[in-house]
Amino acid sequence: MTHRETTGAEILIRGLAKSYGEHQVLSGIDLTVPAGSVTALLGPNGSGKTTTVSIASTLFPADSGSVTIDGHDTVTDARAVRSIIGVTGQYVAIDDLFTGRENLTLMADLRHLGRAAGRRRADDLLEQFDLTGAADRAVSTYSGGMRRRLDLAMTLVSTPRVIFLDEPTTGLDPRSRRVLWDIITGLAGDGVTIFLTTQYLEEADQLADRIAVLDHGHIVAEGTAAELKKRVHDSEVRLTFPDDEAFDSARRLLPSARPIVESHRLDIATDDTVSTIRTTLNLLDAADVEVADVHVHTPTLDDVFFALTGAPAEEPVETDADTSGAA
Ligand SMILES: Nc1ncnc2c1ncn2[C@@H]1O[C@H](COP(=O)(O)OP(=O)(O)OP(=O)(O)O)[C@@H](O)[C@H]1O
Repeated sequence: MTHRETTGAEILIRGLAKSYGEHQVLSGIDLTVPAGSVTALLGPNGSGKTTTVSIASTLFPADSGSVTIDGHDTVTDARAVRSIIGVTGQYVAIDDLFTGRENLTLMADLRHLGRAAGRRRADDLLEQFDLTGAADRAVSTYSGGMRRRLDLAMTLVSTPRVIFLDEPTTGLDPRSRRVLWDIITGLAGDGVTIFLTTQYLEEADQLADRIAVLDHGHIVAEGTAAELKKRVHDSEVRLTFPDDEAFDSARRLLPSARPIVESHRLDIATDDTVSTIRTTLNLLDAADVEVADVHVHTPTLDDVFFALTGAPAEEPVETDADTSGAA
C-alpha cells in the first residue's frame, strides 16, 4: 500500500439540533473529534448518525448549533470545509455503467489532477484497494465489498484531511468487513481524521480511539473503549461447580460472590483477575471443593450499551454475500 502523510483537522460539534417536523432527531449534540483521531459515533438504527454526518459534511444545515472543521463553519464557510473533507458511504459519486478505473479517473479530472497524474493516482488506488483485477469491469458487476472499497478510493483521489465514513461496513460479510477495517486503520496511520458511524460495537472497538454513543438524539457516553467498559463493572472471575453440594460449599466460602443458582456458578467482581483466581482456587482446594470451570468475563461494549441505554444495541443482519474473490 502506498501511504501519504496528511495533517488531520479537528471537528467541533456544538449544540447540534435537528428535527423533521415533530420528530426531534438530534437534541443538542456536543462532540469534539480531535485532529488525526479515529472517532466512532455508535448508535442503533434511526439514532441520528446519518443526520449528524450529513450536517457535518455540509449536505444540509442544522436547526441550531454548529459544526466547525479546522475552524471553518460548515454553513457560512461550506466551500472551505468541502475542500478538506471526503465523504463515503452513500455511493454518491459512483457511476455503475463505468468501470472502476473510469470512475477514478473521472474523479481525478473533477479534482483537476491532470491527465498523467490522474491515471497514476487511479492505478495506485486500484492497487491499494485490491481492485486492479476488476479495474476494467463495469461497477454494476462489483460485489458489495468491492463497491465499498471503490467508494472509499474515490474519496482519496484528492487528499482529504477529514474522512466521514457513514456505516462503512453495514451489510458486508465478515471477510469484506475485515478488509475495510485494515484499509481504515492504514488511513488513520497516515494522520487523516476519521469520523465514522457504526451500529457494530465490535467495529467501534476495533477501529476507534474514541467512541461517542448516540441514543435517541443524545450523546449518552463518550470515551475510549476501555473507559466506556470501565463504566459498566469490573472484570469477573466466573466459577462453575459440578453439583449442588460443591456449589453450596463454595457459596459458604465465598459469601461476597454473586450466585447464579440455575447454572451452579459464582461470579466474583475484581480488578485483578489473576490473583483472584489464585486465591479463590487455593481456598476451594483447601476445603476439597471441586471446580468444573473457571472463566474470566471482561465487559464488552454490548454491556456498556445495555448499562447506558437500558436496551441492547440492535445487531444488524448480514446481507451481502461478497463475491470479491473474482477481484
Ligand atoms: N428527510 C427526512 N425526513 C423525515 N425523517 C427523517 C429524514 N431523514 C431521517 N429521518 C428520520 O430521522 C431519524 C434518524 O435518521 P438517521 O438516518 O440520522 O439515523 P441513523 O442513526 O443514521 O440510522 P440508520 O442506521 O438507520 O441509517 C430516523 O427516525 C429517520 O427516520
